[in-house]
Amino acid sequence: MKRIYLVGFMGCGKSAVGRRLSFLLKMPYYDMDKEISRQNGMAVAEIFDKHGEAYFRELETQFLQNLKDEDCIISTGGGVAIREINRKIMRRTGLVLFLDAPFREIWRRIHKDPRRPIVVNSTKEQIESLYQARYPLYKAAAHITIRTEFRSLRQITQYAAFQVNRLKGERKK
Ligand SMILES: Nc1ncnc2c1ncn2[C@@H]1O[C@H](COP(=O)(O)OP(=O)(O)O)[C@@H](O)[C@H]1O
Ligand SMILES: O=C(O)C1=C[C@@H](OP(=O)(O)O)[C@@H](O)[C@H](O)C1
Ligand SMILES: [Mg+2]
Repeated sequence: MKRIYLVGFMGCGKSAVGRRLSFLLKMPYYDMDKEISRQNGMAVAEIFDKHGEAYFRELETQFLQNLKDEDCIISTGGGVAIREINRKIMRRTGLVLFLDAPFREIWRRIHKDPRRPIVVNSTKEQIESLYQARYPLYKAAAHITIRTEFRSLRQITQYAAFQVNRLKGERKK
């Protein structure tokens, strides 16, 4: 097996599904935002404030480059799939799953969350344009797109596990 990466816009469920998937598949789990905050002793919002977004983007790429060689599940942050180098690393080292959720649902989930600096510093219109601009890049990063609308976290997790197991089976043939 290899790594499983979850990509998609803020609020699509990468962290929630990743954690559940790691229980279901019994694989180690890393949430990139949490790992980067831990390694730097600062919350993501604080890194943005003190060092700026460009610096945070470097930390994300470094995280991917320095990962130890193990089978694991990784919930990326919503900006990770935007850089070409990150997409290349993820596609080369694992299976990339895009959690596709409609903007109205995403907005409902994220608009009040103070932990997402991009949301705090932008209007709804700006976030929607960002969603539109990023959408094709999530598609480009992903091996598989999972449509999440009208599905519970449990259903999405089970579907993701089904896809992972199916591909594992195919590799053995
Ligand atoms: N399909 C879903 N059904 C219900 N709640 C969801 C679903 N997907 C995500 N959520 C909720 O939306 C919020 C944002 O999800 P999160 O996993 O933090 O997103 P991400 O890591 O992609 O930014 C969390 O409270 C999560 O439980
Ligand atoms: O979309 C983005 O640029 C970001 C998404 C966040 O992660 P989530 O997608 O888990 O919210 C976090 O990495 C940071 O606030 C930037
Ligand atoms: Mg997250």
